[in-house]
Amino acid sequence: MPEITQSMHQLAEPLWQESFNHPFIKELAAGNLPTDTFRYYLKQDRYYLQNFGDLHKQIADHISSPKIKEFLYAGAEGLHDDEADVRKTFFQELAITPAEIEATPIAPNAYSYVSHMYHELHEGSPARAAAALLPCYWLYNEIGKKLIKNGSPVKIYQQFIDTYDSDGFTDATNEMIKIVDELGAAANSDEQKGMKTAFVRSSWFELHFWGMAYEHQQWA
Ligand SMILES: Cc1ncc(CN)c(N)n1
Repeated sequence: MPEITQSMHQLAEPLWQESFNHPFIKELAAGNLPTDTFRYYLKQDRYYLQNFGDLHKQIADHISSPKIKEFLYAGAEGLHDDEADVRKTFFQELAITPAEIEATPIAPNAYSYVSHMYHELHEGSPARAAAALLPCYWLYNEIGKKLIKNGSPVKIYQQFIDTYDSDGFTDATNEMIKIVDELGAAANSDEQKGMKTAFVRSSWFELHFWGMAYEHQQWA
């Protein structure tokens, strides 16, 4: 039997290809992504990452394996990689102030993505919620590995690429894949189906996160 993450990856492949080819990613690599678009992305992603951390903690609270708990609690503290520190630098470099953050409404796709993850935990199960978190690691790691080959001429975009190609982020991704495989092996077939659906839906939201930023999506 193949590991559950292999079939998840296969199911989400068309969505991931669209992410790889999204103009946001292409322009970030080429260095001509408008700074305003990257600023928009960072402000929405701040909301996403805050909830992403919180979800790690909430999922860990529901899981009995000490090893998985340990990984998830560390993830909640942002201890697996330096994404949080890099983001702080970006906010400083781009002069994104607390007042600006306060004044920025959460955009539809960021809101829906986060709601989806909480739904998977509270209406589904810890295993489904863990599956919903996985594309956040895995897709970004694959993007980092693809983009590192040519890099970006813009310093801040290069730092973005470096973060997701880093050893720390790669190790965390591989660990999260193992966790989802472990949870998948313990799940019955209905729950496995739910885990796959959660993964594909998160992949859909990941794709539309680029679109949201690229189009500066608003509610009205
Ligand atoms: C929406 C999203 N997905 C994933 C990542 C990578 N942690 C992120 N920063 N933002």
